[in-house]
Amino acid sequence: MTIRLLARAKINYALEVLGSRPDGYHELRTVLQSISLADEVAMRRGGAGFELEVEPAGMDLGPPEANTMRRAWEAICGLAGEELPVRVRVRKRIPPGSGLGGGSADAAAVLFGMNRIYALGFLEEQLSQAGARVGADVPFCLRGGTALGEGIGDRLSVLPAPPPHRLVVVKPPRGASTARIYRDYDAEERDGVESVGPVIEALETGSLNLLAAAIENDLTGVTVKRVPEVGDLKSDLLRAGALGAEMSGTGTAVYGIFASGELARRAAAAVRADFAGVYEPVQRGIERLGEEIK
Ligand SMILES: C[C@](O)(CO)[C@H](O)COP(=O)(O)OP(=O)(O)OC[C@H]1O[C@@H](n2ccc(N)nc2=O)[C@H](O)[C@@H]1O
Ligand SMILES: Nc1ncnc2c1ncn2[C@@H]1O[C@H](COP(=O)(O)OP(=O)(O)OP(=O)(O)O)[C@@H](O)[C@H]1O
Repeated sequence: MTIRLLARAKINYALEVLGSRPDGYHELRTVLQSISLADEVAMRRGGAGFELEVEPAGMDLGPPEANTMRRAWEAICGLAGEELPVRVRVRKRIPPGSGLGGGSADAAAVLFGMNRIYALGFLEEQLSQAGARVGADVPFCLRGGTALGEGIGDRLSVLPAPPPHRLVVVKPPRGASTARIYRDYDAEERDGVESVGPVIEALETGSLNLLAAAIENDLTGVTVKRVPEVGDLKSDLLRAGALGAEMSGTGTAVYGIFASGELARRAAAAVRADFAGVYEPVQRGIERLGEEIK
């Protein structure tokens, strides 16, 4: 059996770092949103253990044993109590090291796909628990939509969907390591601002202007110190007419909020960036493109 899935990227409309924990992770409050940017993941039963083909070929996703898809596969085989061979092909569209949750989205797709192609019958909650050990964003990527993330970002509550809008997502050539940005944050004077409350209020009222004014990320300052282009891209988006602009996650991707596709397309063309595209919020994390029984 073969399955083809879309694994959606995420952005953070708000991110507050509350403090660090003894295990090195950080307590957060964050508002997460799935967006239409996605990797494509095809999975087929068979092969020798876990086989992965990445497109475009030669794209650097780090050491194979640390790949989030392999770790997700190991996690679900652990749950199932047996090694279930699979061939996976991923077409990467979500830029790595961008704070758009690409690795977590791929891991969520592998959990979802394995559950289907082997008819394992695990509940989303079980997949989610296994996924949280692979990456803090995996439970959100499995569920998708709009959510408040607490704990390390993996304790989720559903929030109202935002009013329709377009997102221009841009990224400079340099990425940022999630762990390094959190370490930098610890070494800094902290001046976090309350952003989750205002973003939730904006979602509840359904006002795009309020949402755009409320977006905020406690980690932007530390990432900008390391990668100043992030600050430049934020200003560029605002100059190009964004109602609001902010960095996603630990960066280095930045998104701008626009009321219409036309305005967004013009801004995306005007901003000079390594990666630039127009996307929109979506209500699912994993989308099924097709399934074949063979
Ligand atoms: C920035 C966010 O994307 C917000 O949505 C997430 O906090 C990051 O999630 P993620 O990439 O899935 O993160 P993981 O792969 O679980 O963690 C990578 C590293 O980031 C740091 N990390 C991550 C999440 C968190 N709440 N606190 C942390 O300090 C830890 O050093 C960890 O070893
Ligand atoms: N399936 C994968 N896709 C992308 N990167 C992966 C994957 N598996 C492991 N990695 C490694 O993880 C690093 C971070 O990739 P990822 O795309 O998840 O970053 P990110 O968008 O910053 O994540 P987040 O928003 O969750 O912090 C990559 O540079 C790569 O070395």
